Formats: sequence, C-alpha cells, structure tokens
Amino acid sequence: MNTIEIKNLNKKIKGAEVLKDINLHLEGGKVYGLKGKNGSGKTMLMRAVCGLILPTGGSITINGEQLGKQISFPRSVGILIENPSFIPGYTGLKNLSVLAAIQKRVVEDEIRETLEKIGLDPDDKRTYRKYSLGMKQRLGIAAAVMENSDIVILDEPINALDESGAKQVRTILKEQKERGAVCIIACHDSEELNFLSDEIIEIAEGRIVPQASQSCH
Ligand SMILES: Nc1ncnc2c1ncn2[C@@H]1O[C@H](COP(=O)(O)OP(=O)(O)OP(=O)(O)O)[C@@H](O)[C@H]1O
Repeated sequence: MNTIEIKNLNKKIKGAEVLKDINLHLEGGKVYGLKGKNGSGKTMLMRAVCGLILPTGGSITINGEQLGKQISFPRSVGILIENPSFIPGYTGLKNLSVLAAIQKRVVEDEIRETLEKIGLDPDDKRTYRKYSLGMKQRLGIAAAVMENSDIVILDEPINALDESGAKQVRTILKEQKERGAVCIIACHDSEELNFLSDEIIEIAEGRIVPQASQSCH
C-alpha cells in the first residue's frame, strides 16, 4: 500500500516557522482534506511532500524512501499547485502529450480519456492561451491525474470550476483513491472539502489541529 510518513516536520523560511512539528501517517486509498485559513501552511505541506521544498527538520518518507536521502522527489506523484506552466501556443492535448513524454507512463488514448473525464474536448483546436480560467484549471487537474500516480496532490482543484467541473473532480478523486493513490487536497469550501475527504487535516499557523473525529462520512 502507498504510504506517506511525516515525522516531526519543521520548515523555516527566512526565520519564520511555516510548518511546526507535523506528524502524519497517510495511506493509499484515502482522500485527505487540508483545511485552514490563508497562510496557515497547507501549500507548504504539499510542497514538502512533493520534494519542492526541503524540510528544516524532521522527515518525509514515501513508500519507505526518505525524501532528501534515498530520493529527491517522490517516484510517482501528480501535482496541481498554483498555476501550472503550460505552453501557450499548444492545444491541451499537445501540452499533456509533451508532459507525458517525460515519464512515458501513458499513451495518447489515455490522455484523451483523462481530458474527457475532466470535461475538455481532446480534439479542441484552441491553444492554451485561448483557454478560459476554468479550462486552464481543468487542464491542470488532467495533468496531475493522467499518469495514475501513487500520490495525487490537488491544491484548490475546484477554485475556478462550475458545478459540472466540481462533479467531474469528485468522480476523478473517487477513481484515484479507489485505485490506491494517497490523495491530498486543499479547498476553501469546507462543505465541499468534507464531502471529498475521508479525513480532514486542519492546519493553523503551521501546526496540525487535533480533530475530535477523524472520519468525515
Ligand atoms: N516564498 C515564501 N517566502 C517566505 N514565506 C512564504 C513563502 N511562501 C509562503 N510563505 C509563508 O508561509 C506560510 C504558509 O503559506 P502557505 O502558502 O502554505 O499557506 P496556505 O495555507 O496554502 O494559504 P492559502 O489558503 O492562502 O493558499 C505563510 O505565512 C506565508 O506567508
């Protein structure tokens, strides 16, 4: 089973402690919902799990391998954090094909299928620069989930989405967790977050807030 073990994680940036003594055990087959005010540390925690920032103290171990020791980045992770950089002059399909060519884990038919699942037409001839905000967001989600990674991290996936987009994200997350991924999401709509998550992880000022009950359903 996919696991993420976070022990005594600390992160200081320019003297400020943005993550403080975080201890978490995360398992595949579950969606973990990060809850917290602006600036509480949700994105920092996601960045740390992706190997995008180095901890000041403590450890993050993914499937038995410690980040910064045995591995620099998780071997298999799909990420949507802030604005992904796509090539403006390419279509959605072409953009994803370029990304998929790095790992060679998926073929074009699978990319097309992912695009359809998130409500984008794989044969849309418009280039990324002509995409609406919601379409850009959808493409970012497609990029994060297309490779069926061990870990799927989506920061504010439904931010710019309409109701149909939100529904598609729900379906996609369900699929990702059912195939055994550790899914971590952040969302400011607490009702939606409760609905999407198996467990809520609340962060306040860089610390985990103990929850009365871990189960959302
Ligand atoms: N590049 C940076 N340099 C210094 N401090 C930073 C940097 N990026 C973030 N921080 C600080 O780290 C803390 C946590 O920020 P983070 O982005 O993780 O919050 P968040 O919970 O994701 O907020 P939001 O809900 O607004 O997305 C904040 O106090 C922020 O000011």
